[in-house]
Amino acid sequence: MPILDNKDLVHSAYLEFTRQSWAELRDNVPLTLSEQDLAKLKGINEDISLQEVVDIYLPLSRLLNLYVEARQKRSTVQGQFLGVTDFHVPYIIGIAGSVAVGKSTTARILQALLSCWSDHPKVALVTTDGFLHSNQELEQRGLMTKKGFPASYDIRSLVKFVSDIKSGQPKVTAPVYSHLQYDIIPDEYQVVEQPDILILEGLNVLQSGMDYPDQLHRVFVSDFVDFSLFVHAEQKQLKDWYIQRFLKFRSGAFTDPKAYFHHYSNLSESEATKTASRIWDEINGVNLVENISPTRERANLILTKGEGHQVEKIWLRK
Ligand SMILES: Nc1ncnc2c1ncn2[C@@H]1O[C@H](COP(=O)(O)OP(=O)(O)O)[C@@H](O)[C@H]1O
Ligand SMILES: CC(C)(COP(=O)(O)O)[C@@H](O)C(=O)NCCC(=O)O
Repeated sequence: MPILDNKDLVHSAYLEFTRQSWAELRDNVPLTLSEQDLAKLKGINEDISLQEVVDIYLPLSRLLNLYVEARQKRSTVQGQFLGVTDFHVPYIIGIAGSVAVGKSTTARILQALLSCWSDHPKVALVTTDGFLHSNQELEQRGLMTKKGFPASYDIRSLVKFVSDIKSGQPKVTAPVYSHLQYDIIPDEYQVVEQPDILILEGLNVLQSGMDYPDQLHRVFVSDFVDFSLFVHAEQKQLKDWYIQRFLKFRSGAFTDPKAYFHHYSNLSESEATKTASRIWDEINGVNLVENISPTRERANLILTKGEGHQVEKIWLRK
């Protein structure tokens, strides 16, 4: 699918950067990573290339830092107007994109980098998976093969969650989803306590009311998101990354007898590849085309990845 095929929109709304021109932006301010930072990043995912972090994610963290600073100044002004000192409004960054494009990896890299800046050390990360309906609920609604589609989320609870965070509530909880159990974990919650920044990651963060005709509401997640990022790659590439991740799970997480897909660990490599390919074609690929890709041009920034998860193009909304 061509990216940004609406030429008018491209020329009027976005600035386009090649990998090289983007990487050069980090030269304006010297940015370095300590040994400790590097270890933290390798801990997130050992496949992450450090060159990628330096060329793409450091300039991005610098840009985000400037945006957050500007927002914090605005909050101070708002506080002055209201006669309130220490007026605290968390900054929300949304990360959207297909299943397996690398949303959660991108989110964790940004969390690690942004928490290094002294003005906003408290960076929370929440994934919207936690707002999926439980398997029991999905089964009742006949939606077990639609996981990740708009109808599979309790979107009202998700909107309430971001609204509570933005309104500065001292403790906000989010339900937790387990990829291992392939379900919501009953009675387990993630507590978010007034972060400086919240990174909200999920394939649905840029979706709007049109995507949820059966759950009519007027306020969307994106109304609370200060900066949104869409991670894009060609579908053929995405399917390949999905299959590779599935094969990794098959020889790793799925070997746990508690895993929902434990039976997949007994599959041969070619059977597992066929199974993952079918899940992609029937569920995740369809969701990408119908519900995720159409939200791409709502993002403030689009990262286009090629082979090996290398970011090749960056589009920044003016
Ligand atoms: N920057 C990256 N470099 C190398 N591998 C990556 C990178 N980002 C993601 N991956 C790999 O791609 C797969 C999908 O990434 P993940 O973050 O789980 O995607 P998502 O959260 O979008 O489903 C995983 O196997 C992950 O290890
Ligand atoms: C739970 C998910 C919708 C979320 O996607 P992710 O966080 O991996 O981008 C997805 O991983 C999923 O389970 N999709 C349904 C089909 C499948 O891949 O098993």
